[in-house]
Amino acid sequence: MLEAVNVTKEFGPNRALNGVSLRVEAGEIYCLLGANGAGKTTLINLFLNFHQPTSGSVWINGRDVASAPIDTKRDVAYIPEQVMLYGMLTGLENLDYFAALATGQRQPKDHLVALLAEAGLPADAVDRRVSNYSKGMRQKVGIAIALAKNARALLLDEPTSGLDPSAANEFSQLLVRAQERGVAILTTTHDLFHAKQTGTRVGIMKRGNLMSELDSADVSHNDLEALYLQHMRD
Ligand SMILES: Nc1ncnc2c1ncn2[C@@H]1O[C@H](COP(=O)(O)OP(=O)(O)OP(=O)(O)O)[C@@H](O)[C@H]1O
Repeated sequence: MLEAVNVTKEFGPNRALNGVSLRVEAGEIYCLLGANGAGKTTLINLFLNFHQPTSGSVWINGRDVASAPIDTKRDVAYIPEQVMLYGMLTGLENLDYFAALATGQRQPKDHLVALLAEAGLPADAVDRRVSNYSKGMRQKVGIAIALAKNARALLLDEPTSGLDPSAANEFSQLLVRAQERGVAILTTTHDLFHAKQTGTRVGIMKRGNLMSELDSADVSHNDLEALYLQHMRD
């Protein structure tokens, strides 16, 4: 479970988050929408302890990130927009390295290969250098690293940006599979369609404030778009 409690974050005179509270339960996909600079990435970064809140607190599985930064990091996997991998290594070698880094132990090769398959990486790519991978393939290695960690919470920052519709759809299905295993998922996106389609809940942010929260089942694509545009105009 991921929770932000009345979080404010200031960078000098700039208030990036203004008293934001939200909760993502196990088995939920919470999609954060908002214009550039709304504060979405800042919120994700607080959960990762990349920054600390100016006031308020962020919690992962009932533990305050500021008080237990190491333990909370173990419980969470993170997939950024650009998954950083070693281009000279193959997908399998990258997974081997980063999974060992995340878990403190190396995992058997057949298990790693199975994780890459589960993440949707084509079998003939497993032993190819990552420098030749497409963005979607790099994302899949990122997913496999997250799967290897077996984390109960997943944070994603614009994971589908730059993916073609078919790759984005494949990615969404992976998220749904993680959700079905009870993972709490918080993702930022600019893609309203993806938010409505994949998210169980949608939050709309504007200038550091969480303006609206909706259950995606309760809102049509058109209504979500209208609400989003209305917030952007106001
Ligand atoms: N490390 C930082 N130092 C100073 N200001 C920052 C820092 N990180 C973010 N900000 C500021 O905080 C505000 C929120 O930025 P943030 O990156 O969280 O927005 P965002 O909603 O993720 O935007 P985008 O959709 O463009 O990724 C912006 O005004 C940004 O300039």
